[in-house]
Amino acid sequence: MESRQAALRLLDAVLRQGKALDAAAPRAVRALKREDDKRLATAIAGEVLRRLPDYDALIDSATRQNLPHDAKVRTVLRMALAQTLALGTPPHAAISTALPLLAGGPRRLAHGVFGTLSRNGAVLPDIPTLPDAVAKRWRRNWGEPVVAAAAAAIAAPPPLDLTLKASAETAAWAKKLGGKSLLPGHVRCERASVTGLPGYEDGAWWVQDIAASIPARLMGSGEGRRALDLCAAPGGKTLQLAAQGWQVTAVDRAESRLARLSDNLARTGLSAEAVVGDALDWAPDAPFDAILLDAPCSATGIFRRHPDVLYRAHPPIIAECAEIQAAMLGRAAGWIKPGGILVYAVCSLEPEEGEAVAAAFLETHPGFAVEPPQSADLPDGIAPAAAGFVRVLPGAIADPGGADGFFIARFRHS
Ligand SMILES: C[S@@+](CC[C@H](N)C(=O)[O-])C[C@H]1O[C@@H](n2cnc3c(N)ncnc32)[C@H](O)[C@@H]1O
Repeated sequence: MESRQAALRLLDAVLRQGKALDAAAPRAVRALKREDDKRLATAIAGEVLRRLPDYDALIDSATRQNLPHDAKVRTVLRMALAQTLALGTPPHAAISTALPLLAGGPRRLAHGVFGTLSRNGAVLPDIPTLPDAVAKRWRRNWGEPVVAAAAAAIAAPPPLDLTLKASAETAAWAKKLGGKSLLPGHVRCERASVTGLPGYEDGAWWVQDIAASIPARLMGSGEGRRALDLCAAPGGKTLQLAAQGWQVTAVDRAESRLARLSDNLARTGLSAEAVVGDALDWAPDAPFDAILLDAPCSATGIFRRHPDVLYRAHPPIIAECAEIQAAMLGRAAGWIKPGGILVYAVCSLEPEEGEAVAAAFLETHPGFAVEPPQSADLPDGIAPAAAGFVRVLPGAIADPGGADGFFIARFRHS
């Protein structure tokens, strides 16, 4: 019962308060003593968010009048259905732990709806349904095949991608890990407990989606030159840059996330200077040879692992992110040496945060030009877009398990 209560608090934090599931989880599960219960609460909330429109369609099929979208009874039913249909809980256990959450409320209604659905053998559709507003927006921006690919991609958590410290040892690590490499320095494995995999203790690799590894690849080999990793924590790209031979300054405003970056450096034996700073007012003492700006964004590109973004990244938030991104990119442009490169990346599927920011930057910064990637920098199945940018959409490299949504642009300063 307590874990269901915690799951309810978590769903409320995401759906009503617009918080990220990961950020809300520690507080929502704080009262639970057992780790199992904490995991169960997060799993229930995560599964509800993964298939929310499908649970709602089932609930609506069993009620004469649709329950209000934000009614507690609807959320409790979503949770009971997620437990039965996705997490393998027997129906009687799912409903008997759900009903006490409605003390003093419409328990009979919940029992009736759940009973009807169980008796009728309710199942989830093979392909999940995306929230309407997101499907409409992505259909308008990218077309129906991308919406269909995104829906298919949310059905299950994605595979585990690792970035290797020693790119030259890719084949050996792919063999040791029982995985497949889609690019030098990358191995894709089945999902597993990360700490149990060979090479974790020695810091031979770190977890990073293949699309997220592209921005640092576009920075090339550092050969001891100075690079700024702006908005760097928890450091996936800092590690990559350090492994590629850059002398890295990693700046982020979140101290706790920078502490994770330092842990990651310690585990991998790589080095970088970690600096707490706000990209909107921090400034370096001297210009850099290259800058990577992995800007804060709506994060809609990581919807496969964080389906809560689909319910939080509303258009005003996307517009606000785009303003911050443009401001950060403009500041970073002033810190590049002549001839240096500036890579801009966001894990967003919104053109307002990607193509539009990059195009506006080029218009206002005539000293910069797009430098398209080489095909060797990209996995088979991802090609540079017409303008020379990289746009990774749902459906890209779908066969080996897909990739997160990303936008990446490389600019060279004249
Ligand atoms: C997309 S994440 C970075 C991921 C990171 N580059 C990596 O590869 O692990 C964006 C980061 O921007 C940071 N951030 C947000 N606003 C910031 C600001 N105004 N100044 C500096 N960092 C900021 C967040 O703390 C977050 O760590």
